[in-house]
Amino acid sequence: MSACFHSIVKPFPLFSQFDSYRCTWNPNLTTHFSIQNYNNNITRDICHRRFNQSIRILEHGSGVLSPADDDIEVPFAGGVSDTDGEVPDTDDGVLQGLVDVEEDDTESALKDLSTKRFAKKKGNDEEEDGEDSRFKLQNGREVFEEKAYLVGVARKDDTEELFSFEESLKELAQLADTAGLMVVDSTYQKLATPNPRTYIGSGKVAEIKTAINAYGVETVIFDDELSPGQLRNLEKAFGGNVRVCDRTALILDIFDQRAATREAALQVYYLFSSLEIFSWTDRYIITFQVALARMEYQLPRLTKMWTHLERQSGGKVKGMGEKQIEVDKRILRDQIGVLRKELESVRKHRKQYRTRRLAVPVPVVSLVGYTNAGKSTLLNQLTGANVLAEDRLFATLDPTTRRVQMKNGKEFLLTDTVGFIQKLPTTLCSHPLAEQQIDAVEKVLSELDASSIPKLMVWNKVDKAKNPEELKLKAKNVEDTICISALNGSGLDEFCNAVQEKLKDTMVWVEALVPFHKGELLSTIHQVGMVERTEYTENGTLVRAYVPLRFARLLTPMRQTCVSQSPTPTSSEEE
Ligand SMILES: Nc1nc2c(ncn2[C@@H]2O[C@H](COP(=O)(O)OP(=O)(O)OP(=O)(O)O)[C@@H](O)[C@H]2O)c(=O)[nH]1
Ligand SMILES: [Mg+2]
Repeated sequence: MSACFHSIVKPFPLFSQFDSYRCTWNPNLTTHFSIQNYNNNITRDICHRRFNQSIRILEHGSGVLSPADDDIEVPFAGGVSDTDGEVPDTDDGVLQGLVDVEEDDTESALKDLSTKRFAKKKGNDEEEDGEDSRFKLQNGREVFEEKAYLVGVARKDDTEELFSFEESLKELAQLADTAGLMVVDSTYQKLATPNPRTYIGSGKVAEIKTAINAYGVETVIFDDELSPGQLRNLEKAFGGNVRVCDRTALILDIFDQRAATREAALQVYYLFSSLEIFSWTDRYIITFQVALARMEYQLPRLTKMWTHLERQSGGKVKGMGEKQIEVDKRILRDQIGVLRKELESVRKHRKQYRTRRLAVPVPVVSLVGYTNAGKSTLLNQLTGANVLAEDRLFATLDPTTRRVQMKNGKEFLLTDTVGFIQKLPTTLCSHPLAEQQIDAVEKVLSELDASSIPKLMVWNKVDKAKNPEELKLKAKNVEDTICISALNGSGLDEFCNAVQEKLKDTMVWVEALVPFHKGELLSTIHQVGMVERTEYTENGTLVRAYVPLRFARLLTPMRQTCVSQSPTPTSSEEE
């Protein structure tokens, strides 16, 4: 498991035109930077901890849109050895125990995965005339399937982490597969402290080099943070055209391959870059500024980029050298130009968004959770949307919002989001570390300044649980928790009702006399609020309801001077 993590912000996910001439996996065309101090910890939390068991719903307190928008896209804005001697095993009983007990399983699982894939691919290669069969279609682009070798590190302090390095390495294999790489083998090493030059020890470097030659490995992926210096030294040590990257670069590449919109790119930046900004929208802008600043910093320092292994359809493997660097510099300059424009457009958008959300306040509910938890499936079930939902990591990279019309006529907007980056693939309801996962979710949400937003915990895939009834019963005893199956639809009514109840927490109690000629206003109150009573009087309709705060302000002229007590006064009423 990664004990020390660095974030790498890739400039190019922001540029759609980039895709037109770059089509392969290219993790090293990145700007490396370390998120410092507390940001690093926060990012580690997001990236290292697992969220897959729960889908979180959180209401964007300020995220309200005009219901006039029908189709709303809301920018939310192997071989295993441990013989390098970095840690004497006997010194670390816990770690030793962990490895002793689990390494066989992990090792064989990983070997299984890689060997099967490799054997399959190898067989295919032979059948289909070697290298050409390694081109494959991915997300509409033809990519060259490189051979990847994975490296994990068991750190002494892993014992304090919630999740083990073995699980992390398994997930890395999944990520590599998602990125279109062919995992041929993997290894790990136990370390007390990383080697400052090469992260792993020299013996392990030599072992990997042997594997590289044996398998014809093109990419070595580390499950841990590597400094730019370590990356360079490892590349030198491995020699030839072998590229070295780490988990973050891999994840960013998946996002880059799959993200179709600027909003998705923004989400990537949001997840990976500084979390020091307090409002969601401001965060985007700062992110753009940071990305721009880093790219401008990177330009004169550009020395090497990994474009030499890229192949486009019918193309050839490019050569490395000065020429390539010039090309990369030009690309980066273009990107800086585009980013400046993007920044302007995001600023403009924010202004418009703020104006719009003041108009008619349909509440926005966001689905937040681990990748593969079933967020998109839930959105599809509730709204009839056709968002891609599949059994793979990061199926969704484009935030999508659809209107949910409840049986009682009420509405809210439901936003599907990018799954949290986590270390493990999971099976909901059956994971032994479920409680730790939930704790981790709580922690990260609070660090994201989301603790003040009303939340509802959803345990999805209840149909997969050994004993669904028992689980439902358990959920009933946990506050703000419901069990659903997004797949077969069970519990969805309860879900909607629970959302409505939660939304109430963000509303204020009003009594307003709505003149008869303002019929539209009345229907909006019914649509976005929770009407307790209506009375027809001589001067109009007297409505008693909970409505979103902003909407209450619109009703100010019609509010009754003699306001009766709300049945259950809410704190937000005092805002
Ligand atoms: N058995 C079962 N499978 C489910 C349920 N909900 C979703 N799935 C499956 O889980 C897989 C992932 O579902 P998605 O909806 O794509 O998950 P997601 O949370 O949107 O994932 P990302 O977009 O990667 O973050 C799909 O194969 C779904 O069919 C459920 O309630 N029960
Ligand atoms: Mg999804």
